[in-house]
Amino acid sequence: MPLKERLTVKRQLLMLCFFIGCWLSKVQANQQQLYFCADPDWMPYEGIVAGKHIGIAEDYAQILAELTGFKLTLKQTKTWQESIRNLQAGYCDLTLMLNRSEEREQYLAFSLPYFFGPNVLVTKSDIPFLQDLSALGDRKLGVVAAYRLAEIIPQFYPNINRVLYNSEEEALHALDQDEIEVYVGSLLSVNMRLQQHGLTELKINGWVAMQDELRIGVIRSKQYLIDDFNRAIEAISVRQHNDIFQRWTNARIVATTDYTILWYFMISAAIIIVIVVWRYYVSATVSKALQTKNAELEVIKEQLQHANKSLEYLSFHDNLTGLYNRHYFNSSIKRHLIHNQVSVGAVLIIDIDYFKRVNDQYGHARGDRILKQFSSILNGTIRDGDLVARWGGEEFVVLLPNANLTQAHNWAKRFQQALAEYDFSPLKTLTASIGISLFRGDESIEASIERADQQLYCAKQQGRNCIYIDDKK
Ligand SMILES: Nc1nc2c(ncn2[C@@H]2O[C@H](COP(=O)(O)OP(=O)(O)OP(=O)(O)O)[C@@H](O)[C@H]2O)c(=O)[nH]1
Repeated sequence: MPLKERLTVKRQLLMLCFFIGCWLSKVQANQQQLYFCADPDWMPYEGIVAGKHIGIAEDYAQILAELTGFKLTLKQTKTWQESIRNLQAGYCDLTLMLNRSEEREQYLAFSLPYFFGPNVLVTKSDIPFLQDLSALGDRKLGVVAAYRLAEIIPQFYPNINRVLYNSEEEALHALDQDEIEVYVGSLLSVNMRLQQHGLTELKINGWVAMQDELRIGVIRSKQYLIDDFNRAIEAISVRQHNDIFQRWTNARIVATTDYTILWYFMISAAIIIVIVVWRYYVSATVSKALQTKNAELEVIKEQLQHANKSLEYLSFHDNLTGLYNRHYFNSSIKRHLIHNQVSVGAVLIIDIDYFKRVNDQYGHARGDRILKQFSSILNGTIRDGDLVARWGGEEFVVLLPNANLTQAHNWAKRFQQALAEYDFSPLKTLTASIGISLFRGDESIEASIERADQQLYCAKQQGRNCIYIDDKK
């Protein structure tokens, strides 16, 4: 290959490498970097050995990193107290396994719990079985100061004689040395420590009602991450939970430990964990299904409301003119009057003159159009609070609240004037006859309409296009 071509190929290869490098660093930048603090001495839950995070929490960290896409990096500390201080100061973003407590909630937001374990009481071998913390009497109880138990035991058992220690190891040695009589801690870590330190004089000797519900704690300034973690927690399978649990609980048990009680604890713990995890799965599935059903119900509810509104509109309105119909007038007039605080007023019955001729001459469709035009003139002449309805065929009723006969008469004249001025072509003119009566609180509205109707009859008899008034009242 000539030198020039070789140089071109080389340059192209260099360009390709450059672009791949850019792409890789972009992918890395997209992966959010989070630093977590851990308890360096809480095996099998978690620990730090030669700068590496290990234990149950680390197994979960790997699954969570995969599910969330976050890059989780350990910020190394020497003690759990130091980790807590780092979280409070925001030097690390989160911690992977801890119980929720009021005090911790001040600086951490918590995910759903994802690992459950019992708390147990540890004593010397010669102490009889302890039912619960309530069975302690005045025995001295050792607790690790930075653990949640140290915070909540005084709330539930204010009389317990509590002695605080910096670490579980320190507390168990104090128990071994008879400085205290009972120690309370998490089953898994206590069990592992008894084996590792050969504390053969000590035994797990009682239950505590408060179990560990271990969650991820995220510092408040990054609490928006909780949703991502919760989604990831819900996606962890029962099998993954079981694998982790078994990997870290298959530790060898020393011969001096009481096998029966220990196995009893371990099997019970396994059952509790499986039940709790299963319950979470079922409730998550059920709540998702409920959410979907609720959303569907909301849609159906909206459709029904819409349909009801349409039905109500149709049942109260005349579909040709859009005016209220006789049904509305009959069923709602009393409510309308009460709602508008009306007790007196005028009723007008209006009937188009010789409408049959319009239909006969121009057809029913043209007749319909004229009815609509007539209705819009009616609507345009009334004021807010007045009521107009199509009473039947070419007959209409108008209610003028608080109007006296003179005012009603004036309105009727104005309306006839408006009719006269309107271009109803091809009709030359369109007129209407009107009967008026007053209504008062001492008479039903139906009776007032009846009297107005009689006046309309008179108007028709007298040649139409005129107004007749019932002035007896
Ligand atoms: N186009 C149309 N015509 C209707 C409608 N409702 C009633 N009519 C017609 O209105 C006419 C009423 O006729 P009549 O009761 O004899 O009254 P008129 O012809 O107006 O005569 P007078 O009321 O005595 O002046 C009938 O031909 C009905 O068919 C409707 O919704 N559309």
